[in-house]
Amino acid sequence: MITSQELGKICNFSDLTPQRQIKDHGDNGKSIYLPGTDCSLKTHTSLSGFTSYRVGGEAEYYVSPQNLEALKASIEFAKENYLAITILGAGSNLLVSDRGIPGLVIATRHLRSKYFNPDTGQLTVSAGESIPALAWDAAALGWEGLEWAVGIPGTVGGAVVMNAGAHSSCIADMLVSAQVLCPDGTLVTLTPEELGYTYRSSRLQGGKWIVTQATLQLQPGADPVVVTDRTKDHKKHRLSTQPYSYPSCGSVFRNPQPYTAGWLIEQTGLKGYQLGGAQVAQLHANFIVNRGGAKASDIFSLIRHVQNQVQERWSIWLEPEVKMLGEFPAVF
Ligand SMILES: Cc1cc2nc3c(=O)[nH]c(=O)nc-3n(C[C@H](O)[C@H](O)[C@H](O)COP(=O)(O)OP(=O)(O)OC[C@H]3O[C@@H](n4cnc5c(N)ncnc54)[C@H](O)[C@@H]3O)c2cc1C
Ligand SMILES: NC(=O)C1=CN([C@@H]2O[C@H](COP(=O)(O)OP(=O)(O)OC[C@H]3O[C@@H](n4cnc5c(N)ncnc54)[C@H](OP(=O)(O)O)[C@@H]3O)[C@@H](O)[C@H]2O)C=CC1
Ligand SMILES: C=C(O[C@H]1[C@H](O)[C@@H](CO)O[C@H](OP(=O)(O)OP(=O)(O)OC[C@H]2O[C@@H](n3ccc(=O)[nH]c3=O)[C@H](O)[C@@H]2O)[C@@H]1NC(C)=O)C(=O)O
Repeated sequence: MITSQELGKICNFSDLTPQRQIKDHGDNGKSIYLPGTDCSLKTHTSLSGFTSYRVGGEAEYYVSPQNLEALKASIEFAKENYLAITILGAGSNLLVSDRGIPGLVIATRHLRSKYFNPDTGQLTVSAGESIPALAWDAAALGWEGLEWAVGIPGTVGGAVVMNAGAHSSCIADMLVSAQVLCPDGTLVTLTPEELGYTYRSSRLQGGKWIVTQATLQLQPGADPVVVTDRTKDHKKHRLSTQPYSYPSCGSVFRNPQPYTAGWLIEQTGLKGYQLGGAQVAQLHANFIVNRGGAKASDIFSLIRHVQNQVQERWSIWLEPEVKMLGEFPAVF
């Protein structure tokens, strides 16, 4: 097995070529067949439909491979054409720039497979499987452990990278291992220790590896009705405390212990504050929602406004949980 030290030497996917503007290929929406696969890339693909915020410009090239061979072929295409690679899951924790993303955007949400192993209580899933759907599946089988994941509209890959969590549980608590693809094409199996998990963070956030599969430890043998009821309770609690009727990315900021971002923002008087189509949600102040027609720049400006106001009032700089992709006016 490859060591963590060796892994550190492998370059990032995003380093394959420096950041540059999107090229006008004059071939909008053209398909490019990847030889030896059943997969095609598309040029100039709008990303707004692939993010929960429903904003963002185009990917210069976009592909959503359905298997490892197509994923590897997509990476080869990027290498041959000196394109930077950006990875997308379900796009539920992302703010994509209105100017789009140069290079190749690879969505992993069509990498699908799942296996609940009754002998070990382990669930082995491909990166593209939906985390809330798995929570409902596990509950129906009477397997405990994923009840918290309901209502998180992301994929397994995104959850492993973000260390998604709720109700005092998170992916790191139950991850046995993650399979990742390195830029040199090797597949490596990493333990949670190697992934350096902390609250809503992991070493995977550097863009170094693509998560292809994960194995989670669950506890089989419970009453499916009881587990399903607990899952339903979590969903009900969410729907009453978080705004699900407008597009969002979930919590915009990490909680700055010992405070919560929602409380700080509400106490700063920002609930309901609106810039363009972006608004600090009335129901939960750590959600910025798209009230209709928002641009990524509206959301970005509102994030900055909230940070500045909270800094002024509390001397605390809120760190974003949401990942910014593409070009924005300044670095956080
Ligand atoms: C209504 C709502 C509620 C939410 N509630 C919660 C919550 O309770 N708890 C919580 O933790 N989050 C929550 N979120 C945020 C979000 O759903 C999670 O962070 C989720 O895990 C992101 O998964 P994704 O597949 O959408 O990843 P994306 O948003 O697509 O990507 C997130 C990051 O992971 C990277 N990435 C994605 N897939 C891969 C992969 N296969 N390999 C390598 N890198 C990858 C991306 O490059 C990006 O940096 C919520 C979001 C919404 C919209
Ligand atoms: N505000 C935003 O930006 C966004 C919000 N969302 C919201 O996030 C929420 C995620 O909710 P969540 O329920 O966790 O996931 P979803 O409603 O997305 O459902 C995920 C999967 O679980 C299944 N499922 C849902 N409810 C049950 C149930 N009671 N029993 C068995 N299976 C069930 C669904 O099946 P089936 O398809 O048959 O219903 C689906 O396959 C949704 O309310 C969605 O609208 C999603 C994206 C963006
Ligand atoms: C939605 C996300 O995760 C959520 C996760 O769903 C929930 C449930 O476990 O707990 C975290 O929210 P949270 O800390 O805001 O939890 P909540 O229970 O809603 O609020 C915490 C405290 O803040 C207060 N609060 C919240 C919102 C608000 O507008 N005003 C306010 O004062 C609440 O009264 C409560 O005392 C996660 N957020 C972070 C940044 O850790 C996400 O990461 O995207």
